[in-house]
Amino acid sequence: MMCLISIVGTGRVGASIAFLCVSNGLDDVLLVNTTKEKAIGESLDVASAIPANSKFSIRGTDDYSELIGSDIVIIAASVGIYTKHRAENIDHQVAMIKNIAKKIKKYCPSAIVLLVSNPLDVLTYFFQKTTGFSRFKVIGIASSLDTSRFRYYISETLSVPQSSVSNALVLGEHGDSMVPIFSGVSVGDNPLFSMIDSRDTITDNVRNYWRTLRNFKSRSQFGIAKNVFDVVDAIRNKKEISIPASVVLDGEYDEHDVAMGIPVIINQNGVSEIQKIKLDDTESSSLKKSAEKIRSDIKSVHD
Ligand SMILES: NC(=O)c1ccc[n+]([C@@H]2O[C@H](COP(=O)([O-])OP(=O)(O)OC[C@H]3O[C@@H](n4cnc5c(N)ncnc54)[C@H](O)[C@@H]3O)[C@@H](O)[C@H]2O)c1
Repeated sequence: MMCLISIVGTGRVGASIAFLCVSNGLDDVLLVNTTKEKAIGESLDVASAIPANSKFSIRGTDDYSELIGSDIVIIAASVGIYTKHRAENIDHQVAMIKNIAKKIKKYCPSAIVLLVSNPLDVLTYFFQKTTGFSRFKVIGIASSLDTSRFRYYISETLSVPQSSVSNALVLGEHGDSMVPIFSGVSVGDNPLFSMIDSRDTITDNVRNYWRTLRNFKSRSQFGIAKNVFDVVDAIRNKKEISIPASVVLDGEYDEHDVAMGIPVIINQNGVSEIQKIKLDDTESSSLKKSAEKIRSDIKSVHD
């Protein structure tokens, strides 16, 4: 069955996601951007990556009514660039997400929605509250990217290939309070804790990855694009994947009324299960603090 994947916000990240969907022949893709020229320009560029044997197409618009029929909507829109932390433009970003949420509810109320825009957990929360969509169909994608960065730093620190690192996971906020979960990680046959003295350096490096990257490049795009693509691919191709992602919580991990990164299983219907994993005391208390940080950001928003 043919599907429509729509991407709202077609800057660096949105266009990179579109490129992966189109070049892998996933589905028809619609790009929606407030600046019509940007949406059309990116669609023309990405259209050259459609494989010759593909039956799918891509188009760009500024007209939200074209979202009708979308099965998956990815939101990568942004009204500004943060420089110090991801919640810098929180009021503007929340106003933007509420506006987009109302349009998605109007034009494609059955879609599975993947959020990418920052501050990720706060926007996932407000999108779900504004639409009233099932919390299992509103998924913030970021902790899987943070997990890729965690795995990268473990591998760099120990000079081992990433393929030998198992069960790396980052939970909590997509922000400075994110919590790398060291206790379950193994490298080859050994627990990570038997190979490092402290978790502090790796934790700082993972939290500051975006700042390090910005010393050399204006903003990230490819890592998040691949992590989003993997989720779209799982939904479309009926695969089941286990990743950390941001979901509005209703008692899981003893948290209510907040969205944050927790381990989930995603299948063709969205989140099929929130997984409960064992954490050590340090991780549990850091995760609680991370939830509190997100909750306080949510409360700080001025309408
Ligand atoms: N989740 C993650 O791990 C992760 C990683 C990287 C970037 N991000 C976030 O993704 C977002 C996009 O980043 P980027 O570098 O592509 O930004 P960008 O500035 O290059 O692109 C944003 C685009 O959104 C458009 N836009 C603004 N408001 C819109 C609206 N209401 N409807 C449709 N389009 C709208 C802008 O015109 C622009 O083209 C940012 O919030 C960024 O912080 C998240």
